[in-house]
Amino acid sequence: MEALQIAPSKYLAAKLVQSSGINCFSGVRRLGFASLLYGKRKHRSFCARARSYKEEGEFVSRGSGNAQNQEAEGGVLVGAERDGTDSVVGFRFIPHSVSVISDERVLETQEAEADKPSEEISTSDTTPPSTTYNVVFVTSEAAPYSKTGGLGDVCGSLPIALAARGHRVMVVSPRYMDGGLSDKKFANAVDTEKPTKIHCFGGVQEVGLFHEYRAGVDWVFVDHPSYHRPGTPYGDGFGAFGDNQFRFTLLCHAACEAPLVLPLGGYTYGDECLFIANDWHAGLVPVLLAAKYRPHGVYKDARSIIVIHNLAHQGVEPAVTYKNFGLPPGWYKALEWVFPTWARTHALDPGEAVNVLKSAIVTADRIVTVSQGYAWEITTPDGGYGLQELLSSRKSVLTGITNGVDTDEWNPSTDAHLPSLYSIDNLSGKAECKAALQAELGLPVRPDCPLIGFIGRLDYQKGVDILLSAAPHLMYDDVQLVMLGSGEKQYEDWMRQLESTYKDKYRGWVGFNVPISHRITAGCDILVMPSRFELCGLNQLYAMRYGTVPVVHSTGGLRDTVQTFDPYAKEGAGEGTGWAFSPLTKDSLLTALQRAVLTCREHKTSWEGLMKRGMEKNTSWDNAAVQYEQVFDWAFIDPPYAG
Ligand SMILES: Nc1ncnc2c1ncn2[C@@H]1O[C@H](COP(=O)(O)OP(=O)(O)O[C@H]2O[C@H](CO)[C@@H](O)[C@H](O)[C@H]2O)[C@@H](O)[C@H]1O
Repeated sequence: MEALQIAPSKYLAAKLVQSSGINCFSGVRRLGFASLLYGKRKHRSFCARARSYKEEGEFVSRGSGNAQNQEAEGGVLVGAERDGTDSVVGFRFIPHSVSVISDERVLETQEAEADKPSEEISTSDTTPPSTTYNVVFVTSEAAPYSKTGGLGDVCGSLPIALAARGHRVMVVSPRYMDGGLSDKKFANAVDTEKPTKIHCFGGVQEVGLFHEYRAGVDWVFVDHPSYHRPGTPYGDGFGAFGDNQFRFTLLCHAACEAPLVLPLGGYTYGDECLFIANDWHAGLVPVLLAAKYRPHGVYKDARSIIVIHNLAHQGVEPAVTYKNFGLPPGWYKALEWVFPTWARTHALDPGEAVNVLKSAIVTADRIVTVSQGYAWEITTPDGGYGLQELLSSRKSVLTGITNGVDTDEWNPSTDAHLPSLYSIDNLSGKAECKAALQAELGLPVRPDCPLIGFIGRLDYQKGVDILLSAAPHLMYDDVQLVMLGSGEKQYEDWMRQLESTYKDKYRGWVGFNVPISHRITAGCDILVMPSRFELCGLNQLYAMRYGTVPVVHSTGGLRDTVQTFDPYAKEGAGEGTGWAFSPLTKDSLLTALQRAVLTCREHKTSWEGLMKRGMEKNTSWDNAAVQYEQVFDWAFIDPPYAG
């Protein structure tokens, strides 16, 4: 089959004319012709997806046109999207093995689904989606290209899971170049030669758009000199970068342009997209759709979802910076944020600020948090970080979906970072991983000594202070403790001090190191997570897959995913996958850890039961992807936010 042909987009050009005077659409003018290379590659991908639906039958596509279908050799061209002069500007090819259902059928489905409560979604459904969408993730990090924590994991995995289910998925994130080895991760991304002009911060910025097609997903990297510097995506040894508002404003503008200007696979994503904005860095996207594009007829059928991974960071800056965002003056209210009196710096401080995450919560069509427990917590004064009233007022569109695990990356039977592989049927490799880890850390190699691990950012959220203050008490017991993390210097110093005091029992590894994080996850008996708040938490999910028993503070996603061990349940067979303790104090942490250590050391059968129940849990992204699809359907039921 030849590559699909495409006409120049007069459709979008017409919209450009409507929006004359608004420079932000300059990139649309360059919307081009089919790329032979992209076309062939993309066509293969759609065929592969369609084949996977051969058995199940029907679906419709939403996105690059679903207006008209036409017969083609071996299949159907779905949804020829036409402009005012009847030129086809986009379509997709579905082989005959798959039939296409009508829009009425979609509406019926949506009406039926609308009656369901939004907070809880059944996870048992693994059938293919009835509707496929053009999904655009916008994120400050996506593994393996960039990762400082769980956000990178989620944005590196969920898009692939959604693409595998038939959606057309693009991920837009910055092309970070720090001059080191990690730059190689972007080596396969090619310049699309569609430089895009962005009007913000009182001037015009030109960004490049690089592209790599991998694992069924279009990875689009925004290139700009402000992303080329040493450090993490957010800062360096001197703290957070002072121009982060600028850097992530660029990202959001570029992400809104990319679906319109990039003919990926031969045709653009078009403007009936579903944007998934992650955390504050992408929070401007829903506002841009409503304020910059929709008034000019572009993205009038698009929808947006804000996914909250971390409410503690909201992108708050002084009110005078509003003019930097490149938004019309009338939209200030969407970003307006007034600090309570007690939080102001001095008596004359009016407390006026702009808050990017708040604006996304106001203007997005749906809100998702990464666990059901956290979806509730953020509507309370304890968990809402000042946004609880706003979030409560939007409860009807707020859904909690627990993150999944990338089962290719986190699989003890294939993990390339491990010295020995193992599975639920043969756990002997886990003992070898433990011995190898003890040796690697320079700890006594002792199979009988319970080994406890911690992995995570060294900051207040992760409760590192509680763990470090409990450590000397824990050291009275015959245990070993290893901590891997980077973050606040005071905690790094505290770890170094503990290591010099407890040479045979404690190791603190300061830094960010993915291979060692895998080896700790596999080699430890127990993984401890005393997080003050945790939207979802991924390490406890990884630990359970690796037969490592989690001991967690009972909060947010940790409470949702770890069930406390009950040795008497099921006629003595036992139940539960770990320990979830509360309140978060040194004493209750020590009590939970001591119970876990005792069970590990003296009740081998119970311990094996705990390990196996954790390993059996289905925490794959497929579950979460199905739940996201439900939210997509709901998002398209209501009209988009219009201000
Ligand atoms: N020093 C180090 N070396 C190597 N790897 C390290 C590391 N420190 C952390 N990691 C890795 O970073 C990830 C951390 O994920 P988490 O979900 O635990 O936390 P995070 O707070 O970043 O994410 C936020 O977003 C995620 C995703 O939604 C939510 O699960 C979470 O609750 C929320 O706080 C894991 O993959 C972990 O292994």
